[in-house]
Amino acid sequence: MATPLKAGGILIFRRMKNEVQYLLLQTSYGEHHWTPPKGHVDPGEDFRTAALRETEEEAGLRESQFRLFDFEKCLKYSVRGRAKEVVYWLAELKDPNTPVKLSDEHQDFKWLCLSEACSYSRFNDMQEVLKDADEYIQGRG
Ligand SMILES: Nc1ncnc2c1ncn2[C@@H]1O[C@H](COP(=O)(O)OP(=O)(O)OP(=O)(O)OP(=O)(O)OC[C@H]2O[C@@H](n3cnc4c(N)ncnc43)[C@H](O)[C@@H]2O)[C@@H](O)[C@H]1O
Repeated sequence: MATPLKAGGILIFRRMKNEVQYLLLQTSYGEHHWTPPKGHVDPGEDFRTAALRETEEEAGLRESQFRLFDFEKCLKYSVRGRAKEVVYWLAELKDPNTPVKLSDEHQDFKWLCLSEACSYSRFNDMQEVLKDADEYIQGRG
């Protein structure tokens, strides 16, 4: 059996006027679907290193600009017949006005509240991650 495709990503949120908003990016290819910044784990990398690298490449956000939490979720789904595992971490942008800088891989981004992020994301497992993240954030106050 083929080894699963591996990817890492970061679900980044910011607090804007007391509202928690999640960052989703829209791909410039394929179905133009929306996900948090994420991408394939390169040879020699672990999931977390890939998540941080991809977040910088795809959103222009560096680790020093956000606070990572002890929150980690793994999604498992199939892409064109091949198993894929994506591990997401949760992070808060320290300065909510930090600009997002997209690469060619994405054509748009949005900061969305929980219900909007769930409707943009479409996938049930990603919606569960968003809801779990929201509970985690509310629980921390
Ligand atoms: N259709 C395409 N046309 C041209 N170039 C393409 C392409 N797809 C990928 N590429 C190339 O691949 C590169 C991406 O590399 P990376 O940026 O390194 O990797 P990725 O985010 O993991 O890729 P992808 O967008 O494919 O992943 P996702 O799992 O969201 O999405 C993969 C599939 O899984 C679906 N999916 C996403 N999340 C899901 C979930 N939670 N559950 C079920 N399905 C999900 C998506 O709808 C999508 O169909 C791009 O630079 C581009 O060049």
